[in-house]
Amino acid sequence: MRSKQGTNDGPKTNEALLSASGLTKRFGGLTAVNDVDFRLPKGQIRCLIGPNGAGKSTFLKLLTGFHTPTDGTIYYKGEDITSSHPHIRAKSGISFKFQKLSTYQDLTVEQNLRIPTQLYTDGDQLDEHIDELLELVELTDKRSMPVTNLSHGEQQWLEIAMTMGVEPELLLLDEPTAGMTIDETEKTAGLVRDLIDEDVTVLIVEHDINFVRGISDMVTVMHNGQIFAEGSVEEIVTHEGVKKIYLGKSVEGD
Ligand SMILES: Nc1ncnc2c1ncn2[C@@H]1O[C@H](COP(=O)(O)OP(=O)(O)OP(=O)(O)O)[C@@H](O)[C@H]1O
Repeated sequence: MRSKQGTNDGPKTNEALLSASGLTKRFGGLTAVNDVDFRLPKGQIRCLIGPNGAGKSTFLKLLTGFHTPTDGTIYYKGEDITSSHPHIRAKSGISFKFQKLSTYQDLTVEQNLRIPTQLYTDGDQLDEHIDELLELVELTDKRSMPVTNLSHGEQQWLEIAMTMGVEPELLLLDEPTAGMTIDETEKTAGLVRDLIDEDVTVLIVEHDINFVRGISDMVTVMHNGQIFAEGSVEEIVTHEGVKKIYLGKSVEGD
């Protein structure tokens, strides 16, 4: 297993799409993210796991620009983006989905999908692009339905389609399977795997170890605001230190 400072060779390429150096976020006296060095190769699906309060969501919000770091630097495609606004990061290819649903409940599936997609797609290609996205998340037959009538899983898939509407190179997802049934979780794993065919690099904060097992090229474990371990799923689920930080709970799944 690689150490925190080790070289992170992705399965497809060694080129880092995103990296962070010494990234730190303090809220008053609490250090939520503590001196994190991180490297995400292009084309990889990386899952970020760790116990509650480990700093995962805060780390993701630093990468999106929704939190300003107390210290440290973030690079995207080799450029320092530490001070750039979330909107600028989105324009440069970083798309994100937070835990909280951000759809308009009274609008239809298609209307919601059009909102982000039309900003990034030429007018004459917009309809085709919307059709592709609906197909990708298997919501074609629900395109005219108000979002409020969708199941929880379907709403999450719509949001994933919305993040894809901006044609991202990097997708950051915070617990996309939260509240899903086992079947919905499995379908989400398939959907995320399909994204890689679209040449998207993905970083996912996730608690469901079966989901993590099914999709990860590599897993990063956070604990107390720091990167505690990094490795393949098998290395992580058999890691004694990782087992301990979950306070005896199994991370091996069923
Ligand atoms: N805006 C904030 N103001 C103050 N403290 C915060 C803020 N956001 C997060 N924290 C604190 O930072 C620490 C890390 O929180 P964070 O949500 O990043 O953890 P997490 O690993 O995502 O947890 P979970 O798995 O439960 O979502 C926690 O102690 C949390 O209470």
